[in-house]
Amino acid sequence: MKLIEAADYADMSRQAARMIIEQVKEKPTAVLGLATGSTVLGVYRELAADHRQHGTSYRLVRTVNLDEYVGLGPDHPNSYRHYMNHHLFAQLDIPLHETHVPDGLAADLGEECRRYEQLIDALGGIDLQLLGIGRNGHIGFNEPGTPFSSTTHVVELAASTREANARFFPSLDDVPHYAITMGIATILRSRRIVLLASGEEKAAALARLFEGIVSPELPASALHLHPDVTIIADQKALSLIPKEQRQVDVP
Ligand SMILES: O=P(O)(O)OC[C@H]1O[C@](O)(CO)[C@@H](O)[C@@H]1O
Repeated sequence: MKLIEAADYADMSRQAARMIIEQVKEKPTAVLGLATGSTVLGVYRELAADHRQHGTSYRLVRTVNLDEYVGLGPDHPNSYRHYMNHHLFAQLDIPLHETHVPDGLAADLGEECRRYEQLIDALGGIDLQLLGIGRNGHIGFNEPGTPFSSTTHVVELAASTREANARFFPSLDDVPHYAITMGIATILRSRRIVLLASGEEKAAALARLFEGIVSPELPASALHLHPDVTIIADQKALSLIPKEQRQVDVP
């Protein structure tokens, strides 16, 4: 696991965008695994600016998103499909039909999970998966206790996750209780993983990750089992990790 220390949110966003742009230049047909939430917004702004200014093309790129709320469709302002279309896809030259987000309105959610898992395989697997981290250490919507062997599945959201995400909704009651998420095994099948963390509210989760304990109680700790993970974190997110522990490769 490699750590890149970023000065702040803007620096973290620039460095992550640089890695994605390099991935797309190296393999124009790359499959990008994408995340939603606040952390990655700066990365998407950087990708959009780079596309406008330097013309990096996403014409042949395919994308798969980590997760979607159950019950929210593409037209719902809080759905992750809506978020992705608005914040990223509309800003690039990527064909919309090559972008994939789980269908939160599927009549048969179990079937939708199986379809999504097969889709990722049919695309040839994920070249680079971008991740944020929840305050409780979740990745995607894999809450504490999720088995590392999990594939795409329906999850009941932890109360803390619903509260953390309530800021995007009119009220806490409007936050869905269920979501579809790639599982931990799905995420670990990606060839390369880049996890971003910014701000003090992520410091405790990151400090636990750096303790090196591998346990489903901290879903992000599954990343210790992957051979190619880069963490890009800003100084506030790293604030609970002593400086001398930051340089070493954690096991
Ligand atoms: O970046 P945020 O909004 O803190 O969210 C952290 C993570 O939790 C999720 O919102 C759950 O899906 C991810 O999309 C995100 O990467």
